[in-house]
Amino acid sequence: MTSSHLRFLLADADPARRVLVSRRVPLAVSSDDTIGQTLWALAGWAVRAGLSGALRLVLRFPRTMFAVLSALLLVDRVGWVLPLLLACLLALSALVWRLAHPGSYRLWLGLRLRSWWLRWTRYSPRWGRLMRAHALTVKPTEEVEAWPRILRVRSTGAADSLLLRLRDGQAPEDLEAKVIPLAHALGSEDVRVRTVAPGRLWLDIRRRDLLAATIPALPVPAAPDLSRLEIGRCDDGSPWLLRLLGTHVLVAGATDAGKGSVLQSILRALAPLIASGVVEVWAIDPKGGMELYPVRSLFTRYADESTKEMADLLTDFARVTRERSTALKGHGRKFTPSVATPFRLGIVDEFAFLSAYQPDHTLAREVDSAVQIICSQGRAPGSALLVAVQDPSKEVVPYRQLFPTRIALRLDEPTQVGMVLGPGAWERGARCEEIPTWAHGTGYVKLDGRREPVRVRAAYPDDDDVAALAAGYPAPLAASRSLPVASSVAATRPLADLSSAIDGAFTSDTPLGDGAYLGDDELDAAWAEFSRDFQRRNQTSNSDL
Ligand SMILES: Nc1ncnc2c1ncn2[C@@H]1O[C@H](COP(=O)(O)OP(=O)(O)OP(=O)(O)O)[C@@H](O)[C@H]1O
Repeated sequence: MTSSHLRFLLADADPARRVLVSRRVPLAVSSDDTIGQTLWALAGWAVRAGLSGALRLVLRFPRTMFAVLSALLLVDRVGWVLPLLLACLLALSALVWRLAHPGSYRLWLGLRLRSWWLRWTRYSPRWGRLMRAHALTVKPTEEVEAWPRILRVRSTGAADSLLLRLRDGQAPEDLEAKVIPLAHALGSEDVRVRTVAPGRLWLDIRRRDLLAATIPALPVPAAPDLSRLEIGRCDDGSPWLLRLLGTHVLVAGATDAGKGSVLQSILRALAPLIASGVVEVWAIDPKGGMELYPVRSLFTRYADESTKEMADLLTDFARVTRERSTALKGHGRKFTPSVATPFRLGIVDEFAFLSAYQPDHTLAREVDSAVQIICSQGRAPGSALLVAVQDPSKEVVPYRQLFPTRIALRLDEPTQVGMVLGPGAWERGARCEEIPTWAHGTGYVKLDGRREPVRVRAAYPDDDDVAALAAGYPAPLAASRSLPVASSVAATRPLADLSSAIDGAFTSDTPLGDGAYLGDDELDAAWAEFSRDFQRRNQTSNSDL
């Protein structure tokens, strides 16, 4: 029997070239060869394949191979008993560690073991088949088929992440297009692609949703950082940090999406700075105070009734922004918030009431021009605008691009995702229309240095948290009405002194509520007095201006 007979026994023979070609055994055998020559060629191929396979294993998995080879060597030298005892001892120590210090065990050993185990049992064995089934392979040559290579597996318990190296001819978009079938194949609710470097990306496979449960109100920070305010959690469990300094924020979400919790969490994260006078908040609640009235004591100015009053507040905010801008001219471009030059945050809940849905077109134009002034000129002089909308369309917010930071909560349609987070965000996984109605406060954001949107959930300060915040951190100016302490004095004190002064002010006979809230006329008068006083006090020490 010659190899021409063999040819028909082995798959993928190529009769036209009269050679034996198989995808697994790329061996050319002429039909004139004898059986002996064919077997010899096959044996030579087997030895070469075995050696190169072993070398590849050692190079690709050096730690695992080192451990396996060491174990085999030990068994060879001393027999089975001692290595078995050693393995039992190690397992027992790990168990004791786990019981005694679960946190450190998990961090240093548990998760590493889990990642290693998953690589070898769950992902590596089926990876080639999975890639082929999802058409994620490339063929650099006729015989060779390649797919994204798993470089590392990391598991946090809630998610498995696979670091992949793309093959020539592949792009992150190829995997992004397959995330839904991949999620089904891997038994995950959500699979996402995260590019880290050219040709390298993480495939995040969610195993457990860390954002499924309501996140209780976060503790009020001792020293808030305006560049990193913690307002919730990202879906990998890390804190969701929001930058307010040098940006403007647009929060878009359908009705009941939980925009209120984003606003309340921001106020909570800012509270000590508000109470010390380093941050001033001017707030507008066109829904008659449904969201912001309970925390009105935190606001330097607040309006929730007449549209005129609200439009005036915004116009004033634009005016003070421009005035500060003029005053700061020539004093450097970096704004440093201080009691003398506080950072100003303007909040407008449900902005559409003031603009698109506003029947008085003159007022609507005033509002539009105020917003555009604040957004275009506010960054340098320390003014930021935080606007919440239900409908992010061009008709409602024609100048969306003036808001560098955008948060998309649950939305009605996929097209709205692009309106908020920019083109391609939906394709990269920001499926805001799929956020369940019960997952209030959940949404997607773009974070610095990340191409793909990140799923986040805002913490939820309940009514008691809101009431406690309003009582504990009133703005100096708002507090001054019921405070025996002059607001200007309070505002120049360190925070600790200020808090005790304020605590003392809100006794049972000076209830928080209307007593802590100033009407506009009173506020204007108080503001003028406050400013005069400040200028007098700080004219020598104000190094920021
Ligand atoms: N982060 C959150 N976690 C859990 N529940 C929340 C969260 N945010 C809001 N909720 C709940 O969801 C409901 C709707 O919240 P909210 O009023 O903030 O929505 P909204 O987007 O402002 O709606 P609308 O635009 O209609 O006022 C409320 O009952 C609130 O208790």
